[in-house]
Amino acid sequence: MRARIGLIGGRGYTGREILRHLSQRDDLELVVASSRELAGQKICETAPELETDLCFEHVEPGDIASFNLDGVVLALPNGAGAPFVAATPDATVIVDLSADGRFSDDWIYGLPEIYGREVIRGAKRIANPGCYATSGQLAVAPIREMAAGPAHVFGVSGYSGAGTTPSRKNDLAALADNLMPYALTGHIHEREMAAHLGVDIHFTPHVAPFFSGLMTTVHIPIIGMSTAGGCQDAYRAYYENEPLIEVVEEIPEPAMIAGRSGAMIGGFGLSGDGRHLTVVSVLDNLQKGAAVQALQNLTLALGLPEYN
Ligand SMILES: NC(=O)C1=CN([C@@H]2O[C@H](COP(=O)(O)OP(=O)(O)OC[C@H]3O[C@@H](n4cnc5c(N)ncnc54)[C@H](OP(=O)(O)O)[C@@H]3O)[C@@H](O)[C@H]2O)C=CC1
Ligand SMILES: CC(=O)N[C@@H](CCC(=O)OP(=O)(O)O)C(=O)O
Repeated sequence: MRARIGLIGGRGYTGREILRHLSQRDDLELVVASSRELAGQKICETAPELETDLCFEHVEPGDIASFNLDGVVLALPNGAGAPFVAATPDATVIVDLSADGRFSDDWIYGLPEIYGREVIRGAKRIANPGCYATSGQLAVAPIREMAAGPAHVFGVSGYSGAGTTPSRKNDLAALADNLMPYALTGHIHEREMAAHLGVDIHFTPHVAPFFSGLMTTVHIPIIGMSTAGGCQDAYRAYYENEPLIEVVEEIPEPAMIAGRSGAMIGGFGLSGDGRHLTVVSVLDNLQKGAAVQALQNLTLALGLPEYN
């Protein structure tokens, strides 16, 4: 029996990647994919790897129950998913890529490598973490007990992070030979990282002219570590059984991970007095930062083998 899956927001960058990942799963069947703009167009014209005769549909929230879905992925802008959530039967698993459920007790925050898989297994409402927030938390989590002050997270994302709605952050002319800082205080991922990690975070995002890939350079004041090698060992031990997380000695760069499923963490610069650790984490914002993590959450919740 294949699980029946719906995708609301199939035209966008993350929706496109969800379609690609669904094509690699024999145990998940795409039943419906929504797009208002592409309604009536064959899905396989957008995602040729997916063997389906289905067309994109303009799905209204009230239609959801009629598809008899086991799981639905919401790949919609922040705030747009609420009517779909309200109309989805309680027994259907929802994985929401937006930030809407990430601070709610009614939703499970699905970052398996840090917060575990038990909370996701059998859950019905799962908030998929943000892309910078995933990268930053992966870089801080192994050392969070030793944090002696706020961690500073310097983030750089490819412009696909800004979605398909035209803005200066995905305007290739404005980005050419450029790097664009934005949201210097109060970015939602700053609050997200701090709330879930229990560590004070100062986060500064930047968008770069490459399409996908994301880097967080994280500076953490710490106590209790005396060598960079010891820090690296602590990260290796923390992620020992995690196939998607690679701990490396060298400084990772976004191009090393673009298009790939996992994350790389490395660098491990420890100041001479042992009180400041700098770690670099990279992932693809559309993969581990969005679609791969959504597939992990969806499959765990449905009791299927986890994506990796
Ligand atoms: N891009 C990234 O790197 C990441 C994005 N996210 C989050 O994932 C979500 C999707 O992002 P992304 O794919 O980049 O966004 P896009 O702008 O690329 O796509 C948005 C999608 O939502 C649909 N849509 C927009 N408004 C509505 C609406 N009111 N009702 C129904 N459908 C609507 C659009 O299709 P149509 O207009 O054709 O209906 C389109 O499929 C966002 O919440 C984003 O913050 C999370 C992690 C990383
Ligand atoms: C480059 C760029 O604009 N990136 C987006 C992050 C995308 C994302 O992850 O948004 P969520 O908070 O919904 O997860 C931003 O900073 O808003």
